[in-house]
Amino acid sequence: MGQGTDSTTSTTSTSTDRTRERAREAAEGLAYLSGFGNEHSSEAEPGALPLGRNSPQRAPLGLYAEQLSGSAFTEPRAQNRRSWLYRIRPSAAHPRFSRTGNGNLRSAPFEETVPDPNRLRWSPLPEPPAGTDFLAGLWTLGGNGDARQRCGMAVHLYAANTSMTDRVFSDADGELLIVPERGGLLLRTEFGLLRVEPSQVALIPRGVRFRVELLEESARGYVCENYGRPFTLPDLGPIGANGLANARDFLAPTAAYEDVEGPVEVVNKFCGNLWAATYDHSPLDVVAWHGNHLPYVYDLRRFNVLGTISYDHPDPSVFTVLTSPSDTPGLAGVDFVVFAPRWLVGEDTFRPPYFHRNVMSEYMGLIEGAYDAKAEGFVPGGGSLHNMMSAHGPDRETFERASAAELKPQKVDDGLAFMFETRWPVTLTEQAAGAGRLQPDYDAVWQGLERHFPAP
Ligand SMILES: O=C(O)Cc1cc(O)ccc1O
Ligand SMILES: [Fe+2]
Repeated sequence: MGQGTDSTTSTTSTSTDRTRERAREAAEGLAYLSGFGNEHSSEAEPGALPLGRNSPQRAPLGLYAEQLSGSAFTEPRAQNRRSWLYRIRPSAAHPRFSRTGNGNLRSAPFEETVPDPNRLRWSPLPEPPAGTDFLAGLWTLGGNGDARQRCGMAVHLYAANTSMTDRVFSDADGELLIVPERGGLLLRTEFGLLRVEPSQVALIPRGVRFRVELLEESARGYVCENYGRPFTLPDLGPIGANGLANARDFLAPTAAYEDVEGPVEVVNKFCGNLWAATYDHSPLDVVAWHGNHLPYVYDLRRFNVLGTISYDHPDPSVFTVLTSPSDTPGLAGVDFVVFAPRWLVGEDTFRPPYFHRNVMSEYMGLIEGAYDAKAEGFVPGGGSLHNMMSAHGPDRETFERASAAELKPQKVDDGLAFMFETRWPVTLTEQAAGAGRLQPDYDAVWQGLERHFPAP
């Protein structure tokens, strides 16, 4: 089935409402393919997918065959990623790209400020001006590494109040892990449609073109841009063959294409800058595909949370959903970690996250509710950064409450927090370091922690 698209660029409320209505209809009852890292295949028209070869002399239905490589051709099979796309026009049929404004988007290397050892916390982004779409609404907090070297990561926030119309985006610099906090999104991708709601996450692989449409009046959330090796599931070691994020809960789209002639702006993020070209057709014109370089959605509520059933608070690595490995075993470029509802039963244990200093750097965000190490100030849509070796942990109120709490089994189910934990310090953009949203008094949450050790 083809997808329709709005042929007008108007942002009047009527066309916005119409686009939203259409997005909602399209997002109903989507068919997905289940499994992580699988070789999937899908065709939106019968017979569109060639059998027995990738590149027949003439591809079926007059389509063009094209490979999209997410790994070097020669990487080991377990890490090799590529997809074959059968499309109305080859991607190569496009005019020249020209630089366009980067808006509030920034990239690694991050050199606008010096890395800051302070504990930092931000309030949520303000409402963006009317007519802001997902791409225009991206706002970079900071990151590390170097997009040109394909290493490191960036933390972005987004706030949008209109759908992308007549434009699509792709990121050559890395994959995008989208973590909605407010408002559902319909992602129209080259591989088909994905619906992602708060408490779910979506991943758009490097180079895959997509358009973001809003299912509600506004949308807000977080994005981890991963310049490094693609996110994969963590090894489970002694946990065994099941648990944490289960592979079958990752859902890839089924093929759906746009057969649209007319101007479409294609914006490409390349080595830190945005480049745009106006195509005379929609590049979301893939009628069939097969491969493993694929977008997906995952519902964080499906995460199988493991924790202590004896004593002590385990390290949060037990909450790892996805990891981007580095060349050093066990050392992630970035881990995506979720603090999902769970029971706390530890005996003679300080149950909330402990005081600590970490060689890794921790950016945390909140999707809903509250987080068990912070009594207040850490709010949905906000975030905190505890860079390499910065001392942090429960705030005073949490420490006092948890030290005195009766240790009966307790369900923590009033929030959904996450962490992007990365091997290198996160250097802030100027806008994040200077923002009025940076809470000036964050250190105060650890003030007044009394001395209890007896005086000499
Ligand atoms: O709140 C944090 O700082 C994140 C975190 C959570 C936890 O359960 C243990 C260590 C840790 O860094
Ligand atoms: Fe921490």
